[in-house]
Amino acid sequence: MNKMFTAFFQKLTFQRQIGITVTLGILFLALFSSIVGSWQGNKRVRDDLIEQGRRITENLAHQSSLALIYSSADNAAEAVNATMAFPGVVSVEIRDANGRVLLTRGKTNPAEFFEQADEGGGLHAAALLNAESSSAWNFAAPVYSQPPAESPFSEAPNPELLGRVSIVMSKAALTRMTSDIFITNLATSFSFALLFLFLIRFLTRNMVRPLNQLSASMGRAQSGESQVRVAVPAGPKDIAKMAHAFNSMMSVQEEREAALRVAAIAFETEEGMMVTDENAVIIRVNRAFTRLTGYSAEEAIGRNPTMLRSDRHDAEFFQLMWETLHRDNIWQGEIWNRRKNGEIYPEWLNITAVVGNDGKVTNYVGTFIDFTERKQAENEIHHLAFYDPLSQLPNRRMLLDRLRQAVATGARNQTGGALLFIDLDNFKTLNDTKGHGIGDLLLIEVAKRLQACVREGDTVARFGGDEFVLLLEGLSEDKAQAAVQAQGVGEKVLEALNQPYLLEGSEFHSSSSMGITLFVDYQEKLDELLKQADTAMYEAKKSGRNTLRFFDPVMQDELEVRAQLEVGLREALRKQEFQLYYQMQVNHAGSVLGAEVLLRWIHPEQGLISPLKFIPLAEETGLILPIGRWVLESACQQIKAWEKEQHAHELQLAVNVSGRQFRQKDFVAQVSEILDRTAIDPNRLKLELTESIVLDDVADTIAKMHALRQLGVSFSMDDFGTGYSSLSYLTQLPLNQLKIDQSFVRHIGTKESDATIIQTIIGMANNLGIEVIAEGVETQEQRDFLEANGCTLYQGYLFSRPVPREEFDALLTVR
Ligand SMILES: Nc1nc2c(ncn2[C@@H]2O[C@H](COP(=O)(O)O[C@H]3[C@@H](O)[C@H](n4cnc5c(=O)[nH]c(N)nc54)O[C@@H]3COP(=O)(O)O)[C@@H](O)[C@H]2O)c(=O)[nH]1
Repeated sequence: MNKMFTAFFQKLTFQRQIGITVTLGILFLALFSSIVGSWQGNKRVRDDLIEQGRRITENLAHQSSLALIYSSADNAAEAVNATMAFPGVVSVEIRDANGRVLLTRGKTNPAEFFEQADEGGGLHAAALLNAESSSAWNFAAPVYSQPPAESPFSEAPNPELLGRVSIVMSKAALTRMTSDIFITNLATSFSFALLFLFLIRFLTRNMVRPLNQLSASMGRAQSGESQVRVAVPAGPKDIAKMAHAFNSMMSVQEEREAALRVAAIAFETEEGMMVTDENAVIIRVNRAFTRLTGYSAEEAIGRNPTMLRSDRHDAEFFQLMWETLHRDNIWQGEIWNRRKNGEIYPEWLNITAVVGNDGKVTNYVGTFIDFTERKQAENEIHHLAFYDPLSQLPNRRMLLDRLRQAVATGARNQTGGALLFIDLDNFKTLNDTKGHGIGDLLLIEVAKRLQACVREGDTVARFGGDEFVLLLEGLSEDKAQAAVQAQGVGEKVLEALNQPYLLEGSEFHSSSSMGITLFVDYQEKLDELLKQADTAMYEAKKSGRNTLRFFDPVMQDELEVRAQLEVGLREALRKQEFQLYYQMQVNHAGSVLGAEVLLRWIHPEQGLISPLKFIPLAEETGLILPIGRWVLESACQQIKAWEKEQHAHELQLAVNVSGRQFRQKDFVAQVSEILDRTAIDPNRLKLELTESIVLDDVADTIAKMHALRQLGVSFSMDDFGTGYSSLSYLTQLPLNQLKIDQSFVRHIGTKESDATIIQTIIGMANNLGIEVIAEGVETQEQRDFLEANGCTLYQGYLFSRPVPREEFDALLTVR
C-alpha cells in the first residue's frame, strides 16, 4: 500500500506533490487547532457558566432569607421567579432548615447528577456546584439570617441557618457555545489554511513555472530543436542558474549543429571525399566520390582505398606516400586510379590524417578531383606550345628541349648525335603557283616521310615554313663513325623526299637540301649547333640542291673519300682486285704448320690497300659478306691445291671471319657448302673469331661453333686478351686455339704488365687444354720469352710477313 502510494506520488508533478503535501498538512493543522481551541473554549465557558450558576444560587439564597424567616411562599415565589428568569436555569428549590421544601419550580431528575467534591462550602454563604450530570449542573447554597445594619460599636452576632436553596442549570448553553467556538475556530483555521494555501500556491507557481518552462524547453530540445531558450527568472536564484546553464548548453549545441551543418554541406562538394578509420578502412564517402569512381557508398564502405588502385604506381610510390603522411599528417599529389568500370583516370588527391588529443591518428580524410579534363587541357596546351599544328611534329622549342637532353645523355653515355637541317627546294614556287592548300599537304607528307626514315628515339621537328630538323641520338662517339651514320640517315631522307608526291590527285616533285652537324661531347650553346646545321644546309643549296653537306669541311672531305672507297670496293669485288696473302705460323722448332690468310686489295691506281682501311667500311656497308665468302672459298681452294704438294699438304689455313659475316643465319650452311664443294679436309681449315663476335651473342656463337666443329673445322680466338675474356664462356666454346694479341707481344721486355697478361693467357690456355699461339712476334727476345713461358706456336715478321701465295710457296720450299 505504502509502495503504491509512493509510486503514485512520484508520478505527480512537483507542483502537485507540494500542493497535496501542503494541503494535507494545513488541513490537519486547522483541524488540530480547532479541536484544541474548542477544548480550551469549552473549559473557559464552563468555568464562566459555573461561576454564573453559583452567583445566581447565592443571589437566590440571599433573596430567599425573608421567605424562609416568614415561611412566606409569596416571597419565595418572587425569588424563584427572578432566578428562573436567568437563562439556562431549569429548576429552583428552596428548603427550610429542616429540609422541608418551601418552594420548588422546574423538573429535575436527581438520579442523573453525581455529587461534586465538597468545596468546603458547608453552611457557608457561598454557593457550590453540588452535583453534575451530562446535561446540567446542580448548585446549592445555604440561606442565613441577615445581620442588622452594621454598627461600629456592636459586635456582629452569628448568622442563623434558615434553609437551603438549589438550582439546576442546563448545560445546553455550554454545548452550544462550545460548538460555536469549535465552528468559529474551524472556520478561522480553514480561512487561514486557505489563505496559506493560496500563498503556497502562489509561491510554488512562481517557482514551478520556470521549472515547467525549463522542462518544456528540454522536451523541445530533445525532439531536435536547437534554438530553444528559456526566460531566465528573477528568482529563485538556483532556478535562474539552471536556466542560464540550459541556455548556454543550447547555445553550444546550436553552434555544434551549425558546425555539423557546415561540415555536412562541405562534405557534399564537387570534390570526391572519403573518410577512413585509423586502419584505412572506408567509413564514409560523399556523392561526388560515387560520381567520380562509380562505387556507391554501400560498395565502398568497409573496404580499403586500394580498391581504386590502377597499378600504374609501384610499391615505392605508396611507401613514400605513407612515409609523408606519417611524418607530416598530410600528403597530396597526382595519382592514377581506376574507376569501377575499369577506366584509369588521373586525380589530384589530398590525404589528411585526423589526429586525436592523444596524438594518435583516428581517421584519414581523402579529397580528390578528377584530373582527366585538366590533363587533357594541359596536354592540349603542351601540344600547342611544343608541336607544330600543321604537321603535328615537335616545334623549335621542343627540339631545343630534346637537343639539350640529347647532349646531356650523349655526354653521360659517351655516344654522339647529329642535327640534320632540311630545307625543301623550290617550296616557295610550289606554294605560290599551286596554292597554300597544296603547300600544306606537301609539308604534311614530308613530315610523314621524315618520321619513317628515323628510329624511334630520334626527333623530327618542323621549324616553320619548309624547314625541318632531324635530331639523331645514340650515334658513335667516334666522330668519323658518327658522320657515316648521320650521312646514311641523311641520304635515306633525301631519297625519300625526292620521291614523287600525289597531292589532290596530281603528282608533284620536290627535292631538298640538308645540312648536318655532329655533336660528340658537346659543350657549346645549343643555338650554335642549329646555326651550324643551317649553314651547312646553305652550303648544300649552293652545291646544286638535292644534296647534303656537313658543317665540318674536313669531315666532308673524309666522307667523300669514304664514299669513293665504297664505290671502289664494289668495283674491286666485281673486277676481282682482291688477293690473298699468307703469313706463316710456326712451331718452336721453326716448322711451318700453316698460315693466316690476309686479304689485300690491289687497287689499279693506288696499289696495295691495307685491310685496315677497307675492312671496317666493308663491314658497315655489308660488302664484307661477299668479300668474306670469297676469302673463305679462295682459302679452301688453296688448301685443295696444296693437297697434292708434298711440302704443303698438311698445312692448316686460318681465315678471319668478321662479325657481320658470322652472324648470318646461314653461315654454317655456307661453310659446309664450300667444304663440300672444294672437298677439302675440314681439319685443314681454322676460323679466327674475335672476342667481340663471341660476346655479341654468346648463345648463337656457341651453337654455330659447335655445328662447325661437328664438320671438323677448328677455331682460334683472335686478339685474345683485348676484350672481356671470361673463363665462364671460354669453357663453353669449342676452341682449339687462343691467339695472344700482338699488342701484348710488342711490349715484351718493355712492359711488365703485358708480360704478366701473356703468362696469364698461356696459363689459362693450358688449364683449358687449348693450344696458344702468339702473333706479331718480331724479335728473338719475344720468341724466347714466349717459349720460356710455354707458348710454342708463333706468327710474325720474325718468321715472315704476309706474302702472296707464290712467295709463300717459295718460303715453304726454302724451309
Ligand atoms: N674479316 C677479315 N679481316 C681480315 C682479313 N684479312 C685481314 N683482315 C684483318 O685486317 C686487319 C689488318 O690485317 P693486316 O693488315 O693484314 O695485318 C695483319 C698482319 O699483317 C699483322 N702482322 C702479322 N705479324 C706482324 C708483326 O710481326 N708485326 C706487325 N706490326 N704486324 C703483324 O697483323 C694482322 C693480323 O692480325 P690478326 O687478324 O688479328 O691476326 C686484321 O685485323 C685482320 O684480321 C679478311 O680476309 N677478313
